[in-house]
Amino acid sequence: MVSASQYRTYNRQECITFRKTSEPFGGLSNMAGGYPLLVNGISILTSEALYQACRFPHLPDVQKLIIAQRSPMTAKMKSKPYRNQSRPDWDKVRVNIMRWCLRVKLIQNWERFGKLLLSTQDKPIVEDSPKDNFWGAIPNDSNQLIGVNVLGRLLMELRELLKQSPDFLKSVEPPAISDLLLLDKPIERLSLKEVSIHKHEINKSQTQEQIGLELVEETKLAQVDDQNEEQVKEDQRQNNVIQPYQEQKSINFNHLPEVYDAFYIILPYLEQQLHTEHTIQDLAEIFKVRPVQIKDWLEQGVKLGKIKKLSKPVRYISTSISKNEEMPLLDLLKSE
Ligand SMILES: Nc1c(N[C@@H]2O[C@H](COP(=O)(O)O)[C@@H](O)[C@H]2O)[nH]c(=O)[nH]c1=O
Repeated sequence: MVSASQYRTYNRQECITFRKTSEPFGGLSNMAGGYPLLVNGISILTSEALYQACRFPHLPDVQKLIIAQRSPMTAKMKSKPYRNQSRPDWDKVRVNIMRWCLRVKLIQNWERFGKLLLSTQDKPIVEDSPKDNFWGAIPNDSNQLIGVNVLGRLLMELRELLKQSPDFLKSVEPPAISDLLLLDKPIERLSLKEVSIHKHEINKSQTQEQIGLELVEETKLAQVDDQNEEQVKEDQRQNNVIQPYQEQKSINFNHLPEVYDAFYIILPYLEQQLHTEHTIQDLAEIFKVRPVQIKDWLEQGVKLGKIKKLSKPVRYISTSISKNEEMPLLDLLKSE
């Protein structure tokens, strides 16, 4: 059950809404074609198919069936008979999985999806749905839409990150969720550079239409994977990557932000890194943003009492290591 406080009322004329993928902002829908994905070297036509496949890490054949569909709606329909076999924690993890799917959609369609997101300026984004007031909001007779609008809120979160910290989005870690498998393999980190290499490789041998239907042959990607692996190792040697997030009870990554300021979006990630002491420079490298940006976020965290500044040399650490508390100012989906 979602608590009543999570529901929002939007005035249609003030919002960017989308219902059909053919509408001007239809590309924001997970059902929209033209935003192909490649995860673990596997081609997936839409974020909807990726999201639905994530229900079934333990049923690779069902994942294959979902991924093989040409239409995102059919992908969703194919998952329906198996819904009661979704991973047992699905309701707890689905928001975070959707957040990750949207990041994958952006990193792999940087120009097209990025442009579309930014063209919504700073208006509320709302999925106009006839019956789903969880992911979207349902219209009423007063030209309003009412719902939790999780998808719209995740898109607004992503838009703010794109505006304020685009570099943060240029690599995508798998979410901190156990058993996140695609066809039996753990989901890998993605980076903008690797994505373009992969796409180049695929385009050489297959049309975009074809890759939607079949799995990319491992051999075609082997050479690229070797290069990527080397690069990842090098990044790790230089401590230059955000390490895969560990599951930690004290941080709820399933939150939805109320305030669409990149600071509040980054804060849980920052706090997680600060379970051990870090300098500004360390954090700038980890998050791939300028040190002044990190300094600004750290100062905000210190003011909120979430981060403690240590001296000689200057280092920072999270104050919530032992308190096991949730973040203030973030609107958490407690019931999720
Ligand atoms: N747009 C749209 C839908 N909504 C989409 O379905 C996804 C959630 O799936 P689930 O959690 O399995 O209910 C999410 O991407 C949401 O935006 N559902 C539809 O049946 N038809 C539609 O036209």
